[in-house]
Amino acid sequence: MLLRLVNYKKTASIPCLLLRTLCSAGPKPNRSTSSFPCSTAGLPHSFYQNTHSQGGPSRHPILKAKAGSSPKPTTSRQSRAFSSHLLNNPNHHLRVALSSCSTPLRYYSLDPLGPAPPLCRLSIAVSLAAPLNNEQPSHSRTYSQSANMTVSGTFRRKHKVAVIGSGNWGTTVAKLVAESTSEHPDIFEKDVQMWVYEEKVTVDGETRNLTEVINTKHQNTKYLEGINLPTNLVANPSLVDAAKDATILIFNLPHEFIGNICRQLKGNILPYARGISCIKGVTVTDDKIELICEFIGEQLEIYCGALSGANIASEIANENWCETTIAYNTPPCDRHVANGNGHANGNGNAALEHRDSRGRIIKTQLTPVPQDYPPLDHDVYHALFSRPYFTVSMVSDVVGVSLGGALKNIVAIACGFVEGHGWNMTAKTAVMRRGMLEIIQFAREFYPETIEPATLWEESAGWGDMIVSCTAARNWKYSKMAVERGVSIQEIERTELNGQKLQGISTSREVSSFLRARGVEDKYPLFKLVDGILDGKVNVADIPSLFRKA
Ligand SMILES: NC(=O)C1=CN([C@@H]2O[C@H](COP(=O)(O)OP(=O)(O)OC[C@H]3O[C@@H](n4cnc5c(N)ncnc54)[C@H](O)[C@@H]3O)[C@@H](O)[C@H]2O)C=CC1
Ligand SMILES: O=C(CO)COP(=O)(O)O
Repeated sequence: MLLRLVNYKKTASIPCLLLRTLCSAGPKPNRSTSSFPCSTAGLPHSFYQNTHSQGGPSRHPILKAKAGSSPKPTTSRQSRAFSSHLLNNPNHHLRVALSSCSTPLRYYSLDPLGPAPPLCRLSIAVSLAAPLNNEQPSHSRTYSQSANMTVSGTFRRKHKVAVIGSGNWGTTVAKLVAESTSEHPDIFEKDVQMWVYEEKVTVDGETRNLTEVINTKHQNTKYLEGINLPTNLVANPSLVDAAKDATILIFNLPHEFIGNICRQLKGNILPYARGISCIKGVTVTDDKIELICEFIGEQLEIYCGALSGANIASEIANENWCETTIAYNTPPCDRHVANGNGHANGNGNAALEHRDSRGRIIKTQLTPVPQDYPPLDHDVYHALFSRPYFTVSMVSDVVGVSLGGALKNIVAIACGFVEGHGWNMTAKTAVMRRGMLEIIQFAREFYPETIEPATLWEESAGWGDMIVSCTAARNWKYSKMAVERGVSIQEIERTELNGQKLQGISTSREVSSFLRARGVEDKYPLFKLVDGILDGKVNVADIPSLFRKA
């Protein structure tokens, strides 16, 4: 069973517990109490996996819960205090009592295509019970919460997912989402289309189309060698056909190709499609800079969020655990609050207004995702991208996630130069520190309206990505190799990467031209320095002196 939370917040562990309790409450939960260790309280999304294994997902609808206001509402501050107490006292147990429920839960085991059942009202009390060692809890509090629940699992349609791009990361992300769509047949169509930039590859001495190899051998032998792909991942050489009828488009290709891709897709996708960009880069034209996800959104007249984190494709493809961050600002027109009348809350144009990362109302009038699809919000994206080996953190700060992912590539190149020159970890740390300051400064200078610098400090898309990129990723590795061999990094990209791309080269160029056009390049000495080295105007050995001027 998959449960969904409306108005879900990171701190809302009590509603999660409440829902967990419902899962284990059995078919007739008119009076039920459950108890489980507090350590589960801080893991809001864990219930997905836990509940998912209980019963066939295709037989179970999605429940939507919204905290109500009676009989005794729990404020988010109380909820946070309570959660934090629980996390600090792992030996305490929680008691969660479902005191009333207007309809037995068995009622919800409906045919997904059947009629929607009516609103159901629940009252839940959450309290601390005796700790495991029988001490009295130091804070004995009772929190009550009631919830309106509607069954919204009777969606007539499921989301269709298409991945645009099939390189090293593109194929890895396609693999993991195809695994998820198989696991959540109640939300997603099983087959995932992956658009492949067609090329010839040689396999077992035979020259074949890459798409044909992927669809028969279930491996992307060129960009992700040795990794078995799910059979429900379908490689498609036609961009328009791959994206046809997809409600979720995942963009994952080197950023220099996205303009051309959008031109081809424009007018050929569902008007209510939504996107997630896994691309690390920015779009620069003259003195204008755009986040890739917003560029995509503008071009295709849809909303597009961003995924970024400390993610090395080959490690994730081998199912080595890591984490990532997804920034998604659910458009107001897609916020289907469970009001029981089958319509989204809000009215008229106000409900359709959506603001961009600069706080401006976007020009495009978005077409809402129809109500017969599961609402496209944080929970659905979490279900789509989460794997046991891929932990997803959902945020709303599109700027922090996008700029963290794009600009760290410039810093990674600087670190490769430093190490190639013969300096070591301490020098690289200085470069990383300086780099992060410039990223934050950049975000504050050009996106002051919405940047949340905490994203860069706290999320995988910030410092996490910086560290992995400067110690293990391609931009670092191959810029180091370039200095060691005394050749240009472009030359190394041509000869060593078998078609893969180093995003840091073009990002450095684009960001520097943007800063120059604005007359502020001197405020970003590290970015300027990397651009100078790439141009051959500055020597790597000059790094410390330029640094001192910062
Ligand atoms: N590889 C990694 O570990 C990670 C990469 N990323 C980001 O993901 C994005 C995609 O990177 P990868 O999948 O690694 O790509 P990649 O570096 O493997 O790039 C090659 C891809 O570009 C395609 N391509 C070549 N010419 C093209 C053209 N004219 N039009 C369209 N596509 C063309 C190739 O077919 C291939 O799929 C990048 O922005 C990268 O920064 C993010 C996290 C991890
Ligand atoms: O973004 C990445 C790590 O998080 C991958 O970076 P590279 O493109 O340098 O391999």
